[in-house]
Amino acid sequence: MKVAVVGAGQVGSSAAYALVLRGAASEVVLVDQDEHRAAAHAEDILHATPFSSPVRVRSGPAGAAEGADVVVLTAGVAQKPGESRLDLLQRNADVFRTIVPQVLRASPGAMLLVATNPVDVMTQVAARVAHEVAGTPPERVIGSGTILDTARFRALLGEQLDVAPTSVHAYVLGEHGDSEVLAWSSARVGGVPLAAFADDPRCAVTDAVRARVDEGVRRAAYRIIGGKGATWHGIGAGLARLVEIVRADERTVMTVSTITPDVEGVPEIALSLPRVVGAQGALRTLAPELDDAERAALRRSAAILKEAADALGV
Ligand SMILES: NC(=O)C1=CN([C@@H]2O[C@H](COP(=O)(O)OP(=O)(O)OC[C@H]3O[C@@H](n4cnc5c(N)ncnc54)[C@H](O)[C@@H]3O)[C@@H](O)[C@H]2O)C=CC1
Ligand SMILES: CC(=O)C(=O)O
Repeated sequence: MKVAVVGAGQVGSSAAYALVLRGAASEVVLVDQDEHRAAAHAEDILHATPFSSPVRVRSGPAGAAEGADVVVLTAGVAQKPGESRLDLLQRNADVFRTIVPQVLRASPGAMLLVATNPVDVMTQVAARVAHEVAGTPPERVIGSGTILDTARFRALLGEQLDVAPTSVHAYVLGEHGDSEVLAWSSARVGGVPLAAFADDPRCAVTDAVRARVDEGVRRAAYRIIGGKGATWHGIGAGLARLVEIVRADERTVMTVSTITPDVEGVPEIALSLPRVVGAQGALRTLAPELDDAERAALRRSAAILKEAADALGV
């Protein structure tokens, strides 16, 4: 599997490093307008291959994406302290209108994995451009969406319940951003509803615990950006995991963002719902059980994204 990572900044280099550590690709090409940065990351990451897996790692111009099975899009600007993800929209949409045609001319059959923020609207931009340039179907343009928020939710619940996060099945839906929805009512641990699992007072999920976990998930990016300027390890691992799922046609359920015909009455909007992901992309969308408040919050999240997408004209 050849993977081109476009945008060799913190997220792109972290994704490339995770791809190497997981052995999720046979070849990784880093592309960036800053050729020196891309070359330096490629050289550094190559030196990890003898400790992990024999991946070919190099850098190059957009044309070096030729023959890529997957293109990971992480190019653009990131949030500065105090900025929301949606504040980045116009600048990053301009970047995508340049780079998506370039990489698809080199590799017209590639699947696109989008991480650049605001990731839901950027997925919609990428899907629109990819369809125009290469006829790419929407299910092959996948935004990382809330995979990171879902990971944060599972990690915090795992800590609270003293169970491995991999045994926690709990999803964050909607926007990867301020309006995201933690789906508490469908959360399960090993098939057991959260309320039943947490009836032991030592791991009770009280209102105070819910508020703490909600804040821990929803404000994570702001906290981390305040502390070290950006986030990259979590999303880097998540992007590598997505490539692995595609490579092995795993049919794993992930909360990725793709254009969805109808979300609680809001038409044609990219946001995250649990979806079955395989070699051909996002194959099927699941509808988790939600209570009335969660359903209303999902509708609000979809409406916020719709407004942003409409303002951009996508
Ligand atoms: N989806 C998610 O869960 C997450 C998304 N992000 C987003 O990922 C994006 C990248 O973040 P960082 O890596 O921290 O930023 P960064 O500034 O470190 O890297 C961005 C890279 O994009 C390159 N770039 C910009 N315009 C380009 C163009 N036209 N062609 C080629 N390369 C270009 C820059 O030279 C730079 O190397 C941001 O939008 C950020 O908000 C960050 C963390 C999590
Ligand atoms: C920056 C970002 O989107 C995140 O860490 O969630």
